[in-house]
Amino acid sequence: MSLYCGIACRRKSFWCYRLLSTYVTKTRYLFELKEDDDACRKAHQTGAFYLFHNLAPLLQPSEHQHLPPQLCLLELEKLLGKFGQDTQRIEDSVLIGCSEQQEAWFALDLGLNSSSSAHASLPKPEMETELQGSFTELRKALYRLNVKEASLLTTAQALLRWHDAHQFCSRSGQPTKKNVAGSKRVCPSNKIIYYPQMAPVVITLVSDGTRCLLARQSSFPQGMYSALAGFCDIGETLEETVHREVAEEVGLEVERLQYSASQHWPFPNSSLMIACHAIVKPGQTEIQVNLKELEAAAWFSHEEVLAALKRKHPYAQQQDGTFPFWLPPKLAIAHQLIREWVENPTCPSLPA
Ligand SMILES: NC(=O)c1ccc[n+]([C@@H]2O[C@H](COP(=O)([O-])OP(=O)(O)OC[C@H]3O[C@@H](n4cnc5c(N)ncnc54)[C@H](O)[C@@H]3O)[C@@H](O)[C@H]2O)c1
Ligand SMILES: [Mg+2]
Repeated sequence: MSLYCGIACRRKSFWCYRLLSTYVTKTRYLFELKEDDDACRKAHQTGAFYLFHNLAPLLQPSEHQHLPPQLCLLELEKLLGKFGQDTQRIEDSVLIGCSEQQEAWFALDLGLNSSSSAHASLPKPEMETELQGSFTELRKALYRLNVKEASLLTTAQALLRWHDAHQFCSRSGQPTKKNVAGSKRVCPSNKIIYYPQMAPVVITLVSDGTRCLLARQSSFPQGMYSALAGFCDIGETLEETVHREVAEEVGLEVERLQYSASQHWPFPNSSLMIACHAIVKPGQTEIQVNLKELEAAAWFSHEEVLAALKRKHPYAQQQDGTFPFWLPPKLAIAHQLIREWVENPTCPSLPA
């Protein structure tokens, strides 16, 4: 689908109408909904709503998978009515995207019970029965969803969490007011605007040319190893964060940094994961683990990593009670970094 832009652009001596791509049209529509409360309220009428309860998305079992159902406005109003709620509650929803046909998508949490919220948490079991689904912890839900739905729900959760945690102005102490789309909050007394935030995190796969360095924190599931990750300190460039984190966590220096990709990560708070490859400085391969940050770190061979990627049920306990070495799931950017290295160990960010 594409639309003709109403604005004509002058080229040489004639007017031509620029054809806007579906993507540009969609982007402009979302921009309008974020800027204009009335337009966003209007979009509720034709939009679709994803439901959450205390930050857990609603999933319904379908044939071989689980799907997050979309409710139209009428269905949502009926549901709210059944639970004795005012339709005003719909204004708590946040805009999370739209379809190519400009059907706006919203997320609404009916289970948050923060002290500042004017609305009570609705009873989870009764809602689940009514909706024939279950509110599932997002980390677990991610494994049951396709990439598009997973991305939509992680955005939704991050935005809902941010609103829940930023209901007061840090300067005046007064309650802040969300715009209809949920792209910002404003303090009515001093007009300070608060925007949803993400913390930048660098994740680096360090290699010595033949092996890669993986580490685990005690909070990781048993047996799982990942690439080194760390939050950017204020004032740092990404490159400085990579050098500092690798030095802090495993006592090594790296060079030849290569950017790979980035990912929004909602756990435990919103982070922007920036993924890189790096090579350890020649002759510096002896790891000194910082035990305040990590439980263990080690060099893994190409064969070991390849075998771990192929493992079907990685987290199953073995007969001797130990857990096999396994790697983060496909949806995590760490998985992508490791896969790139396996495919091209000498120059990972280039196609093999
Ligand atoms: N998607 C992925 O593939 C993937 C893989 C690994 C890690 N991660 C994420 O990366 C994040 C950072 O990794 P890490 O835990 O190794 O970081 P880290 O090595 O910087 O250590 C965490 C510590 O940093 C401090 N810190 C500094 N700034 C912080 C901030 N803005 N928020 C929270 N703590 C801050 C805290 O003391 C915290 O305990 C984690 O939240 C983790 O979920 C994602
Ligand atoms: Mg770390």
